[in-house]
Amino acid sequence: MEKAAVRSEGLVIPLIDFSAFLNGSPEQRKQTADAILHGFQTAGFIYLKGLPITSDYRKHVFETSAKYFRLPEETKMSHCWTTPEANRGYSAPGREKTTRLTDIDEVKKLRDAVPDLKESFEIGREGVEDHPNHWPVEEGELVDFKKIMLEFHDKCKALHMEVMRAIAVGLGIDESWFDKFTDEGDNTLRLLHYPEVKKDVFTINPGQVRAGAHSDYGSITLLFQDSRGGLQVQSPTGVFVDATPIEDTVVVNAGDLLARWSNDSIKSTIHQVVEPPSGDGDVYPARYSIAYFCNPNFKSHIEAIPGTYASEQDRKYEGINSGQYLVQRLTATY
Ligand SMILES: O=C(O)CCC(=O)C(=O)O
Ligand SMILES: [Fe+2]
Repeated sequence: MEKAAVRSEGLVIPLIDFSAFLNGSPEQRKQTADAILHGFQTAGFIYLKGLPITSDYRKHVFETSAKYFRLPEETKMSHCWTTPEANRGYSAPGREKTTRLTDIDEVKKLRDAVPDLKESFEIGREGVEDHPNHWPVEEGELVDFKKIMLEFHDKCKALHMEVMRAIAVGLGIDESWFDKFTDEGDNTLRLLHYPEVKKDVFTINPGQVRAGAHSDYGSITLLFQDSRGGLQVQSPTGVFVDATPIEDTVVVNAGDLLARWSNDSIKSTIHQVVEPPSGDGDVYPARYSIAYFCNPNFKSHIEAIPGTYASEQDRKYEGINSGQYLVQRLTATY
C-alpha cells in the first residue's frame, strides 16, 4: 500500500520523500513527481519530508515567530495589516475570518458571531515599491527578525519553484515550464499564533474554531505546523479529517488558482483549524504554525496549463491576471 500520512474517509494524503526528486536518479525523480501530482489531483494535500530546510533551522524560525507574538498588542497594532493590495503586516485576533462565503456582508456577520481565534503577521516580497513590508522595531528579545524571516522567505520561494517543477515533470511538460511564473517570488509568509484558549469557549459557542473552513487562493501553500494538532482536511465524503503533525515534514496543499490553472485536474481542498485533540486542565495550549502562500508572479496571465485539456472546448476558464485574482479573493475575507 502507498505510504500515507492520512488515510480516512476516502481521504489519502501521501507522505513523499522530496529528496528523491531533488537528488534522485531520473527514474526516482519521475516517480516522485508522479506521486506529488497524484496527491494534488486526489487529496489536494501532500506531506513532504526530506526537505532542504533542516529541523534546527525550522525550530529557530518558530522561536523567532513566538518572540514576535509576545510583543505588546499596541506595538503589533502599530504595523498592522492595511489593504488586500498590500497584504502585509499584523492582523489581530478576529480581524480575518477564513470562510467559504464570498459575500462581504455574510462574512462580516460570521466574523462577529464566531471570530477566528488567531493572530497573524504577513510578510510579502521585500522591495516592492508601493508595498513595503511592515517590519516591527527590533528591540528586547526580538533580534534579527527581519533577517531571519527574509531568509526563510527565500528558502520557501526556492521550495515553491521545486514543487512546481515536480508538478511539471508529473504532467509531462518541460520541467522548467513554471519557472517563468515562480521566479519573482510574489509569495506571502504568514506567521500564525493561535493563543491558549479555555476549553469551554468551544462548548459555549457552537461553530467556534481556531481558523474557519476555507480553501487557499494561490498556487500552493507550504504549511509548517508545530506538534499541537488541530489542522483538519475535508474528505471526499465531506468529513473533516485530522491532518496530524508529523515531525520534519511540511504539509503542501494546492490553492484555488492552481486548481483553475490546471483546468480543475488539481484539487484545492477545504481545510480548517479546530481545537487540538488534547490539552492540560481546562485550557488548550497555544499553537504556532507558519504558512507560506505561493502565487504565480503577480504580473502573469493565467490560462490552462498545456496538457490539462484535450481540446479548446475543454478549457473551463477564461484567462486571468494572477495579482488581480489574489486581491479579489483577499478583499472578501478581511
Ligand atoms: O495554521 C494552520 O495549520 C493552517 C492555516 C491555514 O490554513 C491558512 O492560514 O490558510
Ligand atoms: Fe489555509
